[in-house]
Amino acid sequence: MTATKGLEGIVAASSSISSIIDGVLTYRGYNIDELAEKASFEEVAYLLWNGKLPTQSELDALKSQLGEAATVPSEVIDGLRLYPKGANSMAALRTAISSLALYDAEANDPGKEANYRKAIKLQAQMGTVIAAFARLRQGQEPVAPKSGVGVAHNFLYMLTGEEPSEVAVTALDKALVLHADHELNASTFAARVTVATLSDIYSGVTSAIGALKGPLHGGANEAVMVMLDEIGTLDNVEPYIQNKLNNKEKIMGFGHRVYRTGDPRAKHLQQMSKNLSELNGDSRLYDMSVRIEELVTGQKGLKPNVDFYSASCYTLLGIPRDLFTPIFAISRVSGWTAHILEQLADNRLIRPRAEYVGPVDQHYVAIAQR
Ligand SMILES: CC(=O)SCCNC(=O)CCNC(=O)[C@H](O)C(C)(C)COP(=O)(O)OP(=O)(O)OC[C@H]1O[C@@H](n2cnc3c(N)ncnc32)[C@H](O)[C@@H]1OP(=O)(O)O
Ligand SMILES: O=C([O-])CC(=O)C(=O)O
Repeated sequence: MTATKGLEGIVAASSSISSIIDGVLTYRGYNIDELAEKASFEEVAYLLWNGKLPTQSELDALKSQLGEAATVPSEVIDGLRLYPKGANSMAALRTAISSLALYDAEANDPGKEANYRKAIKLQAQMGTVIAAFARLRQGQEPVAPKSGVGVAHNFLYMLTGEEPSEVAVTALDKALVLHADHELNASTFAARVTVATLSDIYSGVTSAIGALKGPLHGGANEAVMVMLDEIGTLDNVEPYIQNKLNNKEKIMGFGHRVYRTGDPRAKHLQQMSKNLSELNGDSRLYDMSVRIEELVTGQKGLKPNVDFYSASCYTLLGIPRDLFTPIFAISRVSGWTAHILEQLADNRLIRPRAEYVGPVDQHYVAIAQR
């Protein structure tokens, strides 16, 4: 038995949710480029869960279900009040989402319909929890979710307490479409492994949030913004990046396990970053990002991934950088729950083997003789 480090190239599940073939990403067979231009996030969530685009009445029904489910139990909000103000936002999200299960009477109901309802609840409540956490830590009261608006609109509204601009809603909605699913990425795999033991959907999503938090995965979008903040000016890009490359340090937001010729989502986020810069009349972050890309691609051949330009986009939308990875979770919970439903529909325990490389033929030595 020989291990493949990081399971690179190992096919560990069959799935009909999303595919990456020859560098092309599709959700249920629809090219991400087309969905990014034409679909709303709610249409995409429906597509991931049901395998088909919704009709108008199916979409209206989903939107009203999401609206009704967006209110988080007061006990969970009261729990958020007790978190330290400086708590890591992904740790706070992981804890709060786990606690939602305590107040859901059907949390442990394994039925297909109950799990679908829970997928909608988790989708609806993710943004409410993040916005409430972000406000409470600043000494502000949470803002109750609105009905009749989409997930992106509702999140921005609950975060600021003000009606978001159409530009901001459209940009965030597109970012949510682009982040919704990505085959067997680490957090989705974690979710599938967890529910394959026949544990519940909240446990699966809690595992996934834990995996997304890491800077080699979803946490990279925040790490990109830390880097941009450290660099500060266009003039400083070259010495900063050169120094990192000379020291063989990783440049966050570049590289990918699966894509070798570039992440198809990055170009949409780059364009969004450019557009938002023009609208804001401030191209500093965009110009710095483009220069970083020139240097890293030029010297290492590495291309930006989904996390690279999303950092400047979210900052240009006025979002604090430690909410970037939670926003990723608002989108990806659609994919996580779709994969959980798929896993449970044809379940088998996920239990690979390990190649043993430790000592052999050891014999117990009494403690006094060690
Ligand atoms: C939503 C997402 O999860 S997208 C990914 C987000 N993560 C990041 O942006 C973090 C930065 N990128 C990385 O760490 C990696 O490219 C990963 C984690 C995405 C993929 O990792 P792996 O497939 O395991 O590649 P691995 O880390 O082994 O890198 C292979 C080689 O490329 C180099 N490399 C990979 N990414 C980078 C990078 N961002 N900067 C500099 N060098 C890099 C490695 O140092 C390594 O070089 P070596 O062979 O000389 O040692
Ligand atoms: O697929 C991966 O390994 C990481 C990624 O890009 C994602 O989850 O969107």
